[in-house]
Amino acid sequence: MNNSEILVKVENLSKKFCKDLKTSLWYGVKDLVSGVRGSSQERQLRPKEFWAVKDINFELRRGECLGLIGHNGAGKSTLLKILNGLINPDAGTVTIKGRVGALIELGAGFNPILTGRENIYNNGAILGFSRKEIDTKLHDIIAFAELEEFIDMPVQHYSSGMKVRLGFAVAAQMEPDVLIIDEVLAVGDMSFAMKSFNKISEILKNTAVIFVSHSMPFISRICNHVILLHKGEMLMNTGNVGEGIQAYFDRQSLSGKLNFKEDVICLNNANVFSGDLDNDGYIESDKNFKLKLNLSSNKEYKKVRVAILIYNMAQINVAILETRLISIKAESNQDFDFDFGVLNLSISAYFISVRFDSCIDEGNIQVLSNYINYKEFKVQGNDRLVFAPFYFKEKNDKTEV
Ligand SMILES: Nc1ncnc2c1ncn2[C@@H]1O[C@H](COP(=O)(O)OP(=O)(O)OP(=O)(O)O)[C@@H](O)[C@H]1O
Repeated sequence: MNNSEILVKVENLSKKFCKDLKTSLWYGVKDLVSGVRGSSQERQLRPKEFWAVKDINFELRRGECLGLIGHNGAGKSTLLKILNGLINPDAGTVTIKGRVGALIELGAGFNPILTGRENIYNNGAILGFSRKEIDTKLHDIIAFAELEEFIDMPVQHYSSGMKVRLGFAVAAQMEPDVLIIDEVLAVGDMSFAMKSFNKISEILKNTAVIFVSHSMPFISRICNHVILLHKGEMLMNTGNVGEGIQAYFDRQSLSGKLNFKEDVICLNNANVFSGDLDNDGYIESDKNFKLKLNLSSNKEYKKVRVAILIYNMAQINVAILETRLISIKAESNQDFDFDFGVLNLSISAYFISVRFDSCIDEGNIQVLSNYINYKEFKVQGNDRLVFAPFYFKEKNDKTEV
């Protein structure tokens, strides 16, 4: 088996849709009548049309797992549907070598009135397997999907997770050359997702995988290549998965500061910096994480602990920093300075939430105020872009070659 064999080749692929159903039907009739397919008009937009996928080019080899990422409406599912032959492109070509296993829409490819077992035979037949071949795989498919008890129940009575289990088990156990998986995997529970990732790693040496997800932890876990789509266009095609994920996050706006109980302790301002205050909002990866808070309150509060919760762009809480106990005077604006040392956060953007806890009574800590996603800051430095919260390098100057 040639590991670097190209299994998927996509050339100048474009697909347009129409925003309005009536107009779309009208264009459909016109195209049929004029036999427009193949003419130069396929590359032009008519009123109310837009490109869902525009001029996409890439190649995928056996052993590669491509993560297709992009925000809502970027064109990911449309591209997958073209690759799987469910819809025709308006321009460009797709060349796929070998058998394609796909898990695209929840329940798609299953006949709801047939049982799980009957659907396995149907799907296997569509993929080109004989009844005998499916017989030999049946046990493994049912066991992988953990559906022994329910395999003779009509699929229409399956839960969403059960449909995903069956769909993935069929697609992955049939030894496809190309495996296409849409967001659906996120519907299953985490233990099934992990089991699926292990299966993908296992078959990857013989397969090319295309995986769509909004979960960047999932993408970073299994993909060794990333394509970032935006409004149908390919913004990035990279083997540096961390870089691709960062570019995805750079296009994401996470607004939505939330303040709870803000009348208790007012957080008027927060500065996050490394060197001096002029560099507010920026932390050098190898320098101290410093924080200056400006606070006020109507009442005096003694023994207040400030908890700083750092969230990454996927909104995962990557660190909690707690301060010494402070006292807040009534009716005055006070500045407090904190230094948490070097945090070794990897290069990316982060948010802080700031929570004030009353610690008068050790066993009974009360939340006084909670400011969620109060401020964004960026970690910068010369190090590599990685999708992991922390990045460390060995402290050793000697290079062994
Ligand atoms: N059959 C269709 N008719 C008209 N427009 C469509 C059709 N299918 C998709 N679109 C449009 O094409 C664009 C791309 O949709 P697509 O489903 O490919 O995006 P996506 O990247 O998968 O998004 P999401 O992350 O929300 O699933 C969207 O603007 C969508 O409304």
